[in-house]
Amino acid sequence: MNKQLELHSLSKKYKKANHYANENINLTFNQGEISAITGHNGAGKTTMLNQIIGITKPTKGSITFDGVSFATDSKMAREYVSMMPQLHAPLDGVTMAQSVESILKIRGLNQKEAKKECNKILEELKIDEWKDTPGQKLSGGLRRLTSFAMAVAFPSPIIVLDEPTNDVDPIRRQIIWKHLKKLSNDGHIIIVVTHNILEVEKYADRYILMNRGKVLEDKNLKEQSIEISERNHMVVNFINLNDLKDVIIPNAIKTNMDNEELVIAMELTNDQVSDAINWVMNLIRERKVQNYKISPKSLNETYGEMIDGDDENSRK
Ligand SMILES: Nc1ncnc2c1ncn2[C@@H]1O[C@H](COP(=O)(O)OP(=O)(O)OP(=O)(O)O)[C@@H](O)[C@H]1O
Repeated sequence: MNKQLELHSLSKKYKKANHYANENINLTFNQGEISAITGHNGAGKTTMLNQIIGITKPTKGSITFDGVSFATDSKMAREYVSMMPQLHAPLDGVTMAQSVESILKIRGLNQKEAKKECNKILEELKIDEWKDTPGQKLSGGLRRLTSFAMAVAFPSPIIVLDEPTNDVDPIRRQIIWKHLKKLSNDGHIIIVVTHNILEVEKYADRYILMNRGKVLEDKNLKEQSIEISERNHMVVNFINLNDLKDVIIPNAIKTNMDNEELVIAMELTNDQVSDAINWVMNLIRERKVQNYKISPKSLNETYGEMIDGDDENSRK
């Protein structure tokens, strides 16, 4: 049976704040799904994770999993949720292996089992050569990877991670995402806060965009990818202003003309691309156009368009 984590009308207003950090969030997270939460700084992402883990009490609303209310029973929240915090776990004076083993022992493993499981995850993350290095001597990326290992060494049904791949090298970023995929295939609910849209596009199943404490967009990423793969950007550089002003533009979803830069930018469906290319080739032959560029539209561009210029500073 699919157990769901359900957030209903979840809201948080911190003491003395003049606005809600998040407001009226309604989301259902499923087993076997990697949900990526994105949004500007201050959008309310970390607050939501802290509400799920039970360390921030909601002002309003409910959080339930398998009939258990996390909002009222934070002990159960800690039981069901593993969290990788945004800031590095406190590792000073403790080696990488000791940090991971301590979590495994808290979860009930004996010394021998804890050592074995710890070695397994450190080897998988390819960080075992630092296992006896004390926390204060680890680089930022290695501290974060240690923190990741602590969150997934004995995975709870729900795993929440706040920017897990920041400071991490490209090879180990891939290892992190592949490990999360494996956990989601095993039936865990995975919720990842990240600013890395390229990674979201590549690895997540679902994309939730938050803005000013609210959910602005909630998309199944497989459907989203299809939608995006049918969008193309075309930028055409004209040689002089009169030609640009007189030109008849082919069919496009959207067109922007920049008279100063002598540029026409168009958004095209796949079906509109060939007509647009014929059009621009003729203009090149007529020496009205200098060059052009066409590229598929990315999730990154879509994200930018949705919350363009809409950051925390503009919040009233
Ligand atoms: N402990 C706190 N006390 C008061 N206000 C807070 C507290 N924590 C967060 N806030 C405010 O709540 C809002 C949401 O913050 P939050 O940290 O949840 O956003 P975020 O999306 O995680 O941002 P970032 O991407 O920068 O981590 C912000 O306006 C922030 O200033």
